[in-house]
Amino acid sequence: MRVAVCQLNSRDDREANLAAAEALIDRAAAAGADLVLLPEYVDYLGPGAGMPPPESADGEVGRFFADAARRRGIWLIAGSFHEAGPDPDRTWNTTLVFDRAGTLAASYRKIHLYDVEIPGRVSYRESASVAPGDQPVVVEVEGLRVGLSICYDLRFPELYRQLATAGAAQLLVVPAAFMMHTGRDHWEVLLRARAIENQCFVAAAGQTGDHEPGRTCYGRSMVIDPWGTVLSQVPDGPGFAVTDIDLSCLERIRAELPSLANRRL
Ligand SMILES: NC(=O)CCC(=O)C(=O)O
Repeated sequence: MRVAVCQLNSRDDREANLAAAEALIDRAAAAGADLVLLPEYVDYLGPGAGMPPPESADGEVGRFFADAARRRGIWLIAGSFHEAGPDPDRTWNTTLVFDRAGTLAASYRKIHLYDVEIPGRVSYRESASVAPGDQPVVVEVEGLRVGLSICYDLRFPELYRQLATAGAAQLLVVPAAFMMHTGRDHWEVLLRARAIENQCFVAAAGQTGDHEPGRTCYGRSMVIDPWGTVLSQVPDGPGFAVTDIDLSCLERIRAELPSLANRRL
């Protein structure tokens, strides 16, 4: 299974964001990707006041990604988008997964919301405009079991342990808009830790660069193997990287160093 992680600079123009995503999907598909991963908030990353009305999974944004998957015959994990929910004041932050025919195979709503106040650096209260999900999700992609998560979820190892054990995930995906301030110290360390402790591949696709109002994302999208080795990484700025996922590597590591099987709690 060839996996592509796409790194984007989504901003406050939904049409331009979707066009940029489609251009990268095209390039990744041309590079032979079977499964393409986009970043968090791929549809809109800008001031709340300018956001287009949120939609359900079968709205314009969902149909756009379904069509993108079908036309290229790829699996698409469409980062995340602002999904309309029952609360008129709060959306869900939702990942949609489409199969090669463009059929919705799974969706996941971000469970852990980014409510952080680091004086003078980061001030963010995602829960003011987003409602949390409550269901871990694993989806089977042609024999590969893929555990879904979004950005700040990365700091909660119990979610990934559940995906890897109860869900038997082999690949953990992390669409993200990780902040520059925290990302430079924590992003790679956390991703590699999740890979090592769960003996899973990890694919993480981030937003990169500046976004209004005054937010800078770290980027450094990457794919990591179950040993914790970074197999590929996207340089700064929009772009993508493709990596072949070889499950025999996961099986060998789990057999030689069976820490997942040896757990006692
Ligand atoms: N969009 C997010 O969830 C940001 C998470 C982040 O930057 C972090 O440090 O955690």
